Amino acid sequence: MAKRVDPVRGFVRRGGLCWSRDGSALRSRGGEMVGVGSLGGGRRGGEVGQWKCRERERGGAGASVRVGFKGHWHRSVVASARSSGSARQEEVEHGVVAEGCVNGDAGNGAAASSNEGSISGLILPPLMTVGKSTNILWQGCMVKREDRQRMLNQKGCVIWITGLSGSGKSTLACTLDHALLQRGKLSYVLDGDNVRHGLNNNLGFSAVDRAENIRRVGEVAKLFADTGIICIASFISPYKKDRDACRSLMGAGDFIEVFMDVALEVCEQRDPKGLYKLARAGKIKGFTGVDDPYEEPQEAEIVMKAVNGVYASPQEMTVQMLAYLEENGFLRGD
Ligand SMILES: Nc1ncnc2c1ncn2[C@@H]1O[C@H](COP(=O)(O)OS(=O)(=O)O)[C@@H](OP(=O)(O)O)[C@H]1O
Ligand SMILES: Nc1ncnc2c1ncn2[C@@H]1O[C@H](COP(=O)(O)OP(=O)(O)O)[C@@H](O)[C@H]1O
Repeated sequence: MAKRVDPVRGFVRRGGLCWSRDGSALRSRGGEMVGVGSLGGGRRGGEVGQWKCRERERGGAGASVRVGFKGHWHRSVVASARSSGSARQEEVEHGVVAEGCVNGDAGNGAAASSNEGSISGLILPPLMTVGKSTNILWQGCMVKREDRQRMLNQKGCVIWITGLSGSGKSTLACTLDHALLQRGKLSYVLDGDNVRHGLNNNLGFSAVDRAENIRRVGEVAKLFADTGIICIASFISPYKKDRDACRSLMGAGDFIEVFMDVALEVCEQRDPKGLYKLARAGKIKGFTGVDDPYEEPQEAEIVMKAVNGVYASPQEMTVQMLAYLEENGFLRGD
């Protein structure tokens, strides 16, 4: 049976079998994907490794097994396994995987390049370069986001609250978080001040550092959403391009931008931490709204602003947020 590198899927296609690009594992062309996981009773080739996938040929007669593990990968068709009837035998393939598990394509939508192909007869998986990370491969898992969402009876998303210091971001984030808990929904607040105590404690408030702060938070928020959690991110996030980059990490509709449209004078009057006073006194440089820019969102999903000069209370805003989540299906798991 001829081997060839599939230019689209980026890996070897042999017979009816090819690598899947859905981030999960391998798929049989026309066959039924069974999943990724361990296979009891099957044959395990090569060194100690990790089973990646079991798939059944159309009709379910034979159990076709592929194995991928760090160092080497191996594929064979197991005649016994669990299926009844006549299992189809195929030849065994071996290849070498540099530093990665053979498991298909990156499922994170990141821009990446691939070093696919074959060298000296060795069949190589589609190792990726993402940023400064070279020779990496996306590791898929059996349990999917949909499974977690069904279990939690909700849908993961990112509620991104942006606005000046003192505009009420943290108050809304915590009030909403609590209201969701009372409804039996799981959420988690990522707050600027808190994240800067740990993960981002090496970042200051220059434009570059703020961009990196927001980039990291966007990635973390995306992971939370992938777990099925309603992630509430509360950050000044003054630059549109940084907020838009976070939005682009998420699926359509899963990034809910909330703009706390509160006048600078009001924020300054509130000034619960005394930061505006320090900034006005020149003791803090580059303070947002004072001597550092804030780019207002133009297309936020939700804008919290004064009506007839009166700002809604955090509780009223929370009711509005809950209604949005309800209407858009985030409080159901199906
Ligand atoms: N120079 C300067 N500008 C703005 N804010 C400052 C600054 N220095 C310290 N702080 C405190 O840091 C909190 C904002 O952190 P963020 O991570 O949300 O900022 S950013 O999104 O990276 O711009 C912010 O918290 P909030 O008041 O809750 O917004 C401030 O307490
Ligand atoms: N909707 C609101 N109306 C009036 N005051 C508010 C409201 N939300 C928050 N505050 C008050 O404003 C101050 C700043 O709120 P905070 O949530 O810390 O803002 P931020 O996180 O944007 O800096 C706090 O003293 C808080 O009690």
